Formats: sequence, structure tokens, C-alpha cells
Amino acid sequence: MDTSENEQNGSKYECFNNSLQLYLHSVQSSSNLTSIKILNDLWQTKKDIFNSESQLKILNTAKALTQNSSTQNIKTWKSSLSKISDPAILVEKSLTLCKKCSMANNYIGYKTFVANKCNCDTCLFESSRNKRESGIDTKSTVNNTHSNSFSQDKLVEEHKGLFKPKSKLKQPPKRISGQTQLSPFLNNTETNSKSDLNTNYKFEFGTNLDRENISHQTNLDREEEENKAHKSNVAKITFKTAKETLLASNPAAKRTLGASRKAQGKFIPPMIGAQEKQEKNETIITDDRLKHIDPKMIELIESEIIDKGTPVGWDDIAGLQMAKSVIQEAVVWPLLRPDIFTGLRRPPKGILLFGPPGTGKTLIGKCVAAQCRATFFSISASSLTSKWLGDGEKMVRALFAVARCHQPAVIFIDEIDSLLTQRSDSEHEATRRIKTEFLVQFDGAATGEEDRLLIVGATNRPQELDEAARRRLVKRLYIPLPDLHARQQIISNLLKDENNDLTCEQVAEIATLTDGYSGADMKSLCSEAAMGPIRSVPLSQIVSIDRDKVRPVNVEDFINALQRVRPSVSQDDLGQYVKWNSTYGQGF
Ligand SMILES: Nc1ncnc2c1ncn2[C@@H]1O[C@H](COP(=O)(O)OP(=O)(O)OP(=O)(O)O)[C@@H](O)[C@H]1O
Repeated sequence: MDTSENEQNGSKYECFNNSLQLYLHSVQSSSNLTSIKILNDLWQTKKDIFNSESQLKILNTAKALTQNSSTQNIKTWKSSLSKISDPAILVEKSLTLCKKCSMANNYIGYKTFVANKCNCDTCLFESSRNKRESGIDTKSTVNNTHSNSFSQDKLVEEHKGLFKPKSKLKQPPKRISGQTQLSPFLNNTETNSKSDLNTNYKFEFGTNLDRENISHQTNLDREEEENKAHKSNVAKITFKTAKETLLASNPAAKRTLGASRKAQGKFIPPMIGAQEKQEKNETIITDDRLKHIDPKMIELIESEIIDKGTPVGWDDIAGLQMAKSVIQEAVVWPLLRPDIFTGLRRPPKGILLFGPPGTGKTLIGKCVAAQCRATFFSISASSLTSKWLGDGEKMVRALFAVARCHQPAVIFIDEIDSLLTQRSDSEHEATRRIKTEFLVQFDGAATGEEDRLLIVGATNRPQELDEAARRRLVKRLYIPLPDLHARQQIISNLLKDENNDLTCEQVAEIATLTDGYSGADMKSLCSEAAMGPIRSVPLSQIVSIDRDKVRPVNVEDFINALQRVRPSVSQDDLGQYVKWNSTYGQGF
């Protein structure tokens, strides 16, 4: 090697040494992040450093950066941290350029160097790695084979006391989540050669430290570790996590914090005392018949579907004498005396009440349940196909299961036509499944000798019923509009608890005037008439007036109400019911 080459290498080494010292000083004195920042800034501001001789610029930049550890480029480095095994190695590698590579093409040579593809003898670190890998005595080999003008010993001497302890240098920087931006220093092979780079570093400098320095360093290490252990012990004694604090005050919370829960496991509320409250409210399912039913559905049925309203008596239903007597005979007595009504006298399991809206079909269903001392389940078929669509099928199954547990039971299905409509190709799959499930359950109830279940279907559109459903609803009773006498009875019943001065003749007269009104229309008429006395009170007194001072309802109020409340059922519709009744009905 000639003098000029030596000088050049010497200058390179000096620059490398100084900047590395600054860099390593920052690693030891501040934080790894600052060191990395220096490295980054070296690259960002002096990209040409690897192929020029202006290394002094590095020094100035590094000095400035070390003095002012601002965090401007922290973000860049954060994203690079996970990729760099140790930035010191990159500095070293970057600055101790292989002569061969740097002469051929400086920048590309650097890249080749970092990628560990350079095998030239002048490469200080690379050559030592190769020798070690091939099992030759590394120290002597490096000294012998390395052709650089500066010696290994000199290098070590220069850096004595400036390196971080080996253990620290070997620790890879922590990965910070969300890191995507890569440093221009990085390429894939850097990460691959991470372990090699670390080992190189250890070999080059660690093995050459004098004994004194090693023992001093080891003592420092030990002291530091002892300190750490002590601190962690103290922290363990005095510090309690939020979980530990909560468990200390509420041991029951253990079941909710991190406790394993199976997929089918019960939900345990995290609030203190909430579980006890929940357990109290939970339905205790003891009946085997409800084993496979979703407890939420059972709860829903028991809270929403079981009708717990005031029991209805036969007298509450005006008119409809024929329907009442058929129901009494065919349904009520058999349910009350199942021992007598056997064989041919066995009662039908399903009845259909059809007729115009508001004629008392629901009222009859309630009355049947009350008379039979049965549990009354009331559900609207349209809610099965809309509200519980998707769960409708399960709901039907649950409904029948719960009803079996509450025998005798009456299942009243309003608007049954929307559930058991005639089948068509355009029928929704979910609706079809509900219908099938209903018919299956119905048949089960019909054939079960022990079951005391009665299904009462109500519809305003009997003509739309499916044939299969019609056949199962054996008794089909027409519930017509109330006749004169029934209307009179409805008025009298409704005015019973109201202050009124209507005579029997006047009630009869009103009944005559309400031909074509349904029971529900009659109720609306009476409500409207009852507003008459209130409307006659001057507005200024309406808030303060004494209840007894409000005048009674009179015939005039009804005459006025008749102007406002009109019948809701058309004559055409009535004709259809009569026709269907004569074909499929009971015929009365
Ligand atoms: N025959 C009746 N006797 C006494 N009240 C009646 C009678 N029919 C109807 N009503 C009154 O009309 C209201 C509505 O009756 P209900 O709900 O039983 O009719 P519905 O036939 O079931 O009607 P929808 O077909 O619209 O469901 C009842 O609450 C009752 O006040």
C-alpha cells in the first residue's frame, strides 16, 4: 500500500473514529433514539459522504446533533428502529468502506457491503466475520489479513470505554407498532444479517479490551443489574395493578376479570351486585320440556305473550249467543272435564273465529281462557313473521313448549291468516319455515292425549287461509257485527261506570241508529259521547273544575258523536264473510 493510500485510509479512519465516538457517546449518554437520529441526519444531510472525502462534514453535523438532541426526525427513526440491529454497526460499516468496493463504485459498494456480499480482504468487519465462520483464530487472522493501514489494536484503543456494554448493544431496538416508513439505510438483507453484525461487533472490539477494563465493566454490569432487581422487588411490594386493587375490594369480580367463559356460558355482568340481581330475575327452568328452548325466548313469552289482563266473563261479551254456546260446549267444558270428554266427545284442538274487525274475537279468546282457568297466550301472527323474522320458527317452538308447561292453556293467534296463508312460489323462506313449524306443533298438540292445549285463531280474511290450516281449525265460528240487542248491551255496559242520564229508550234509540257498527265502533262512539260534558266546561275552568260539577252524558252527546264516529266495516266485506261462513263455517 503506498503512502497516499495510507493517508487516505488514515483520514477515513480518523473521520470514522471521531464520528463513531460522538455517535457512541450519544448512545451511552442519552438514548438509542438520539443515536439513531444522528445516524439518520448524517444520511439525510450528507448523502454523498459515502463516496466523497468530506467526512469532516459528518463530524460537524454529528457534533451539532449531539449537542442539540431535538426530536424532529424521531418519527423517521421510530419506523426504522425495528429494522436496525444496532445503528452503531451501520455507522461503522458505512464509514470503514472497503477499498475495493469504494474504488469500483462507492455508493453501490456500500450497499454491497451492507448486504454482506463483499468478500474483499480489505474489509475489516466482513473479513473477520468470514474468518470466524470458517473456524480460524479470528484475532490473529484479522490482524494478519487485514490490509488497512490502521491496526485493530489502535481502533480498540481509540474506542476504549466508549462502547456500550455488549449486552446492551446486542439488544435489538424495540418494535413500535404502526411502523411503516423505512430509513434510507435499510434494506432487507440488513435484517437478515442482524445476528452476524452483532457478532462482528462483539468480536472486533469486545475481545480486545484489556482485563482491567473488562472487570470494571463487569462490575458495573453487576451493580446495575442488582439495582434493577432491587427496584423491581420494591415495586412489586408497593405497587398494585388496577386488577389487584379491584380483586382485593371485591373478590367476586374474579369471575369476571379474565375468567374463562365457554361459548355457551352465561354472561356475568361486571357491575358489583348486578349478577345477584340478574340471577334473581332469571327464569328458573326446571321443566325438561324447556331444556332445549332458548331461555331468552321463554322469558319473552312469559313476560309479553302470556296475557295477565283482567279476566273476561261471558257477560262482558254482548250478543254472539250462538258462538258463545258452541264454544262453551266444544271447548270450555272439555277443558274443565277432560275425563268425560274422551273418544268421540274429544274436544277440537283448534278453533277459528272469523269475521269483521272489532267484533269481539279477542274478547272471546280471553273469555275462553278465563272460563277454563287456563293460561292465555296471545300472539299476533304478523309479529312472528316480522318482529321475530329469522327467530319466528324458534318462537313458535318455544311458545308451544311453554304452553305445555302451563296447561291448560289457550294459544290465541290473532291475524292467523298472515301466518297460515295459502302457499305460493313467492313465499318468503322464513315465513314458510314458521308455517311448517306451526303446523308440526299444532299436530303435536292435537295428537298428544295428555296435552290440554287449545289453539284459537282469529282472522278478518278467512278466505286467505291455507287449506291445511283450515282443516286443523275444526270449529270455524263466524263472529258477526253486533245486532241491535248486542249494541244496546254494549252501550249499557260501557255507560255503567259513567255519570249519565240516558233512559233505556234513549239507549235503544242510539242502538237503532248504530246499525252496521262493530263492537269496537260502539266503544269509540261511547268514548266520543263521553267527551261531550267535558267539552261543555269553559276552558278557564277545565283544570280546576270539581269532578261532580261535570254534567252527565246525555242523548245529545250521542247524537253529536254519531256525526263523528262512522262504521268501519263495509257491506261488501260483510257479504264475503257470510259467503265463507256458509261454505266452511259452522253455518249459524
Ligand atoms: N261483542 C262485544 N261485546 C262487547 N264489547 C265488544 C264486543 N265486540 C267488540 N267489543 C269491543 O271492541 C273492542 C275490540 O274487540 P276485539 O279486539 O275483541 O275485536 P276483534 O274481533 O278481535 O278485532 P280484530 O279483528 O280487529 O282483532 C273490545 O275491547 C270491546 O271493547
